[in-house]
Amino acid sequence: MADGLTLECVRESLIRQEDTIVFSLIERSNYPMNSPVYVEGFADIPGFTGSLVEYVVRKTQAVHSTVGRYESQEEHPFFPDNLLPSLLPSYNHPKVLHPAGDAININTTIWDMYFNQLLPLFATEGDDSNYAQTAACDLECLQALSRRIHYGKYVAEVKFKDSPDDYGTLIRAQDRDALMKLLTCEAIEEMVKRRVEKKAMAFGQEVTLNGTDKEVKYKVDPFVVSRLYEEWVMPLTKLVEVEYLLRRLD
Ligand SMILES: O=C(O)C(=O)C[C@]1(C(=O)O)C=C[C@@H](O)C=C1
Repeated sequence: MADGLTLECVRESLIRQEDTIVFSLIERSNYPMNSPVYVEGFADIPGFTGSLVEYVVRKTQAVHSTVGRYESQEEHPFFPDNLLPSLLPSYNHPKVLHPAGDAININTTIWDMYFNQLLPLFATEGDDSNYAQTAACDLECLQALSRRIHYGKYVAEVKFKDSPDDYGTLIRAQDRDALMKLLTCEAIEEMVKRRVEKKAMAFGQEVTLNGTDKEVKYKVDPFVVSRLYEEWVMPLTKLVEVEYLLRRLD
């Protein structure tokens, strides 16, 4: 994204990313829980002791690092220790964020939230042996959530540029609570929750040709999607915003 960032265009990006998140949850819901995917050592991969999903995420992100994915300030790896240097010339991504923000990566928290809180809410019990496909879907969900939540850095940058004096005072005082209060907009949060619920209804509706069906079924419970945003996505985005602002004058 070029400089000349506005709150409107940052919010537009967040709205587009809602589609990606809802679709990735719908894709994951095609498979049941498939719990062996999450059991350490289950896959019995030589030289590797973690779970199958960890293996897929580590390997995929290592490949992506060789083609420069993490040179973009919008991307955050789940296993930063596991990356390889890019084999391609630098893409010259515009660096619109303050460099001190590069150190902020809350993917450990996102990983924990996704597997321990969110997945049990929407994955049905069961095992259909599609372990690789399930892990690939988890990776898509994790990446979409991570990108959205870390986009808080861009939101914070715009808010800081729009009101440098108000934010500057609180940043110099390192007042975390006051920063959180200043950046929060409850009316927007309400709209986000209602919109993602509506998207889950629109995108996840089972379409039949039989017009007599009275009960509409959804692939992912729209209420779970709204709850995901209320309890985790927006609070974690705000956490990233605060962390970024605290470093903005470094
Ligand atoms: O749109 C904003 O102003 C944001 O800061 C983003 C966001 C969100 O995560 O959607 C977070 C905090 C605000 O209270 C409202 C919405």
